[in-house]
Amino acid sequence: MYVKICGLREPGHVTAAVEAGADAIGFVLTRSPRRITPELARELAAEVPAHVLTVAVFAGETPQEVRRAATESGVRAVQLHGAHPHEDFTALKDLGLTLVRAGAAAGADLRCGAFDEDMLIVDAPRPGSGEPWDWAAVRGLPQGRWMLAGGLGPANVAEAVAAAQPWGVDVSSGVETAPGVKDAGLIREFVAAARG
Ligand SMILES: O=C(O)c1ccccc1N[C@@H]1O[C@H](COP(=O)(O)O)[C@@H](O)[C@H]1O
Repeated sequence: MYVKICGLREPGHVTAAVEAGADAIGFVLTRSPRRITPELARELAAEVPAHVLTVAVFAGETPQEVRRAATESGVRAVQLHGAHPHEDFTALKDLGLTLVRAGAAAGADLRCGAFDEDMLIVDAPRPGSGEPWDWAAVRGLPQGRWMLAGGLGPANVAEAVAAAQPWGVDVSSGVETAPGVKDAGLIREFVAAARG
């Protein structure tokens, strides 16, 4: 089970996620209570070992804006949330980064790779809201390297995995004590429960 912890803002929480066994960690570079600057993302990413993927998260920015911020932050992957056209992914291909497409299930092409992306995230309608949704509704529909997200936490991730049978999971709100405030204990519990 591939596990991504998103919305990290502090070195201690980055360390907690890495030590807990996360496969990927996300830095939000778009409008959100979890937003950080590309400069801070670069500082945090510098401490992450090579086997953990560092991801910059965007929602609605132009490919030029994504390109600039991703380069400044030194991450190894970019995640585009929302209705980005195929051309936006094509425009970023030459960066050589892992490309992650993310959005709600309704109306989306659920084949990972359909937009030349490397990973797909199937999320709730409002990303980063912590709102659970009907995870079972997508069981058997997405194809390839796809992560389930939206309203997951230590207490429900095993149920969600059983319902949707994803390749991986992605969490932000569910490992926080308040919007944007991560908790190392919840991060550890989430990773263990996801793989349990
Ligand atoms: O985490 C955010 O604040 C965020 C903001 C804008 C776009 C994406 C964001 N994060 C992604 O949202 C889900 C997690 O949602 P939840 O809070 O666990 O319900 C995940 O895909 C994050 O990568």
